[in-house]
Amino acid sequence: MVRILQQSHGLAAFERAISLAHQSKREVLFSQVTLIDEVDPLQFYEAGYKLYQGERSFWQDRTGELTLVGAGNAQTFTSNKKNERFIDIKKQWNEFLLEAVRTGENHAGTGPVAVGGFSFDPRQEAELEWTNFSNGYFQLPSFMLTVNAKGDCFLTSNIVCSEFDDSKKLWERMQEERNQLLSDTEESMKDVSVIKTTEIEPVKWKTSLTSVVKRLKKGEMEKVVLARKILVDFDGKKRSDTVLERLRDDQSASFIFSLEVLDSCFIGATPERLVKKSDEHILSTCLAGSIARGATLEEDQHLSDLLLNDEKNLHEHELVVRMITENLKDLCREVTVPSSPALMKIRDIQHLYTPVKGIAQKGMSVVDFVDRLHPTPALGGTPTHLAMDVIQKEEKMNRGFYAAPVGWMDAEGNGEFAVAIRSGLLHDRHAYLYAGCGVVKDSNAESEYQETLIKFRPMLRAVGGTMQ
Ligand SMILES: C=C(O[C@@H]1C=C(C(=O)O)C=C[C@H]1O)C(=O)O
Repeated sequence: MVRILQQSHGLAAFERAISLAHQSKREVLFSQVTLIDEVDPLQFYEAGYKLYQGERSFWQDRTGELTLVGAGNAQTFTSNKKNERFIDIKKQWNEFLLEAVRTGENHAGTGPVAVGGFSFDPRQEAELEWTNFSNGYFQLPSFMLTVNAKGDCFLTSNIVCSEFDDSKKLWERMQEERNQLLSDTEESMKDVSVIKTTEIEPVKWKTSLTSVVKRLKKGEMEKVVLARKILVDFDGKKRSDTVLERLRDDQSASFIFSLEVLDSCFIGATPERLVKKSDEHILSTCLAGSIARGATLEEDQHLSDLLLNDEKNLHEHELVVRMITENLKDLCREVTVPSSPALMKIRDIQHLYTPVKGIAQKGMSVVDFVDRLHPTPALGGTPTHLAMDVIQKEEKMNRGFYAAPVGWMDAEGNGEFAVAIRSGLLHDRHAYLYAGCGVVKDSNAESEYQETLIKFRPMLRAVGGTMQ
């Protein structure tokens, strides 16, 4: 049983929320933060399986500063708007919070926090595997664990009060559910086996890439990112818990996330930050240009040197830096960008990496930055609108939430969004995995194909899929 170490005066605040709901005849959020015993985030996630399967979320940032685990949906926010999905979600979130009653200490990533994401391109037709997801989908967890850099653990309990609620009954129910969640330890999970792993139309993908290279050579566009899909079939439903465990062991230098929606789960370990907002501080990341890791230190260093001096990769990278910098300049007072890229090395691959920082203008939310930055040329291309059309026509699949923003936002408009690459969708007895690469006029279909094989590796390992 995880102990509650410090309890705020919850009941009085809760009764205030109920009476506000009665007076205004509107729903009012009650959100309570308590300090709890140290708990392993994955254990908390697993404990939520019985009661909240299909309503759990996980987020661990790549610096280890913040882990969030959500169990149960106090409220969901969805948008199916095509052009205004970001602003629609932001508006719903802000309106929902107008009369919220909050109690307990306020720490970063505690209190009302919504976890979720957006689709890559809302114009794409929903393919079967993505039907549970809207163009914007966020969950406000009923119970959320927050672990900060010091290892302090907080539990936020969120409950939506309405004019029809009886305060005593609702309060007791919340306490009961919370105690059950904190005392539940899941017995060991039975894992399923992989039946087969199938690449979807790899030959057609290479042909398509070659035809796009021809158009790039003619100067129609500068860059297009093309992605493809691998299907893994299991002999039963794959649980996201087992995949998260593997990702956490293997990919600690990445953002690790999961988002359960009914019987689907979007899950991954991405190295790419889209944007982080903490008060006025903005941090974005340009990540584009890739090469394999070496088997020895010398070989790895040799590959790093090749990447840092390779014209094609530097060009791919520069397009991302340019776009992100220009857009941040519109939304920030100061923008700082290093003059040349550094390397980001993760387990299977190394990338060119440029962090871009800024000081946000007043009144901005992290979602305003997401709206402005997505899709960057790291996942779309240059110019954006042409590249998006080529992606839609050539890929012949729906990216869903792959390559799109996933993350969290709080009541103050702070939060962080990653670009959901190195990811996949668990649905039914299948995992759909996605990977892509930046294509420029000097690209070659076979080497880009090989690059996607490297990018599939973390998720393939995590779900247990095998490729010959
Ligand atoms: C498209 C992906 O990765 C993107 C493409 C990269 C490249 O082409 O060099 C590097 C990092 C990401 O911005 C992916 O992993 O699926």
